[in-house]
Amino acid sequence: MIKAILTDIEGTITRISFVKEVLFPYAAKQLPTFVRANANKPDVAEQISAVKALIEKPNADIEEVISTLLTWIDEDKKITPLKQLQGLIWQTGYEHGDFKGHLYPDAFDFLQAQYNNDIALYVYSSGSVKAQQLLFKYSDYGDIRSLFTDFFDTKVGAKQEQMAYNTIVELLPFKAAEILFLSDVAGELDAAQAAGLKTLHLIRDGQASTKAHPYINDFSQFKLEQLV
Ligand SMILES: CSCCC(=O)C(=O)COP(=O)(O)O
Ligand SMILES: [Mg+2]
Repeated sequence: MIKAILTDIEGTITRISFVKEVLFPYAAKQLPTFVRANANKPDVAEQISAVKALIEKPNADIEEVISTLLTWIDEDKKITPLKQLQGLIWQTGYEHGDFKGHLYPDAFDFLQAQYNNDIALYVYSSGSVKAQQLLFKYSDYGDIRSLFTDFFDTKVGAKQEQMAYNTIVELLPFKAAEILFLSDVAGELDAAQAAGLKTLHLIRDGQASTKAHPYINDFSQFKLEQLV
């Protein structure tokens, strides 16, 4: 029996183009100024140090760090310090009303229905917890953060690694088999399944994909019986 749902964001409940054509370009444009201006603030300094450690250049200057981060944005790298910085930068965009957090209408209806049905909702995205909460605070449907019990990002591990799901299960008051993981990425579903979670693949907007997991094209097709 499913008692909890753990959902991905991009491609699952949010259109990929919102992330790739709105959020990422905004972060890329603001990042150089933001990092230069805030380099000494603890939450930014921590990410700068993490970038230097990852590129194994402890003496890299700020411009090299910025150029590394911009390359990672271009390559859609899900690297924790980049994702943490993006969350900090998007805050201004949301607060200024430059964009709202996009959710597919069927996803919003689905999440609300599950919440009303006492299914606990959790989020696991490569976007930082801050970025997740901003998207839900400034969503097309208003502030919907209260639908979710908790939020996880790559601080628990990478999304295609089984260990990350083991860690999440240890943190939740449910058995792995009572949790349904939703994602648009087969590798993430494989990792969740290896950890014992139930899986459901969202294959939206005509995306080509393998069909190794139960799948739907949108949440109007959701049926509990299709989950094995
Ligand atoms: C949390 S909103 C920003 C989404 C993002 O930065 C991202 O990398 C999306 O990854 P996901 O794991 O949700 O597919
Ligand atoms: Mg996704």
